[in-house]
Amino acid sequence: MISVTPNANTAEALDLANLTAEQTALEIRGLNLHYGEAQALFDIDMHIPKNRVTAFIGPSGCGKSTLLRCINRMNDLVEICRVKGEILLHDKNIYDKDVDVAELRRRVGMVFQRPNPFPKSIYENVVYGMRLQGVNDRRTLDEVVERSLKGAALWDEVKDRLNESAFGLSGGQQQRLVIARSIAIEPEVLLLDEPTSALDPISTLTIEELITELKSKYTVVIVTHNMQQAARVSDQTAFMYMGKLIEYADTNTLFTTPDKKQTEDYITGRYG
Ligand SMILES: Nc1ncnc2c1ncn2[C@@H]1O[C@H](COP(=O)(O)OP(=O)(O)OP(=O)(O)O)[C@@H](O)[C@H]1O
Repeated sequence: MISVTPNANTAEALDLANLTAEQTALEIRGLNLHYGEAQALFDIDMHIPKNRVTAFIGPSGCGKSTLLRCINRMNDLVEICRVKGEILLHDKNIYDKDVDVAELRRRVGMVFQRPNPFPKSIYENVVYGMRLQGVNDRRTLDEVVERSLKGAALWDEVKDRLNESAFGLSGGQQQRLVIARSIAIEPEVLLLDEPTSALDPISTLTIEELITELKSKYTVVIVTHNMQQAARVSDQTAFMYMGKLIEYADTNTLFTTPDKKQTEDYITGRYG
């Protein structure tokens, strides 16, 4: 068994199979996904609770990123991808025909593995989404910049160089800038796809601390290769294997007393 450092910030375990509507941010129902002929997700059912951190773990190719990308319909961009099933966000299926995908992605923000700031100033990166919404009032934008950079634990480091290029920041700072850009438009859900895998250990720690703070305002879903990271930052963990959701439980339970043999084999390093 890996030794799990209990996360002091871990919220009390919830009964994940019986969440109330108030506790639920997202409900995934009967989700199946194909890339061409190859099936990548099989009958995924899960409730993702609000204002908590949910981690997806599992060996390479098990479908973690694919499942994450379903939650803001990023897979729509993959021509050969077909999705069946439902993902409910506030009781509305995000795959319904009348859903505005741009608006969905405003409500469900995403941060990728490699920091991807735009070739603009730090300030303009943060207000990018606001400008797209037609907000140009300087005072409003200034407030958004300060609030978002503080929310992303970056303000103190950049407040005197807001008009400098985002490319002058370190990798870890760039990733926090991307998080600031995501939270500037006040999403409900934040999807993080291996957000620290390109970062050094100190930046990783800073982002992990930030994730714990972010959950007070947002529902966070994180894909990580790093089991210790899942144990440190998440409240509940989903273990996936070959496109299937094998076990989903509160993080401490999953890492200390898993129910399924496959989960145990994975967390003890027998495969993956
Ligand atoms: N755009 C795509 N086109 C075709 N097949 C894809 C595409 N993206 C992913 N797949 C396939 O879907 C399966 C799941 O991939 P996915 O990237 O979701 O796994 P993962 O668990 O996130 O892996 P990793 O940890 O290596 O990132 C794999 O077999 C992969 O090859």
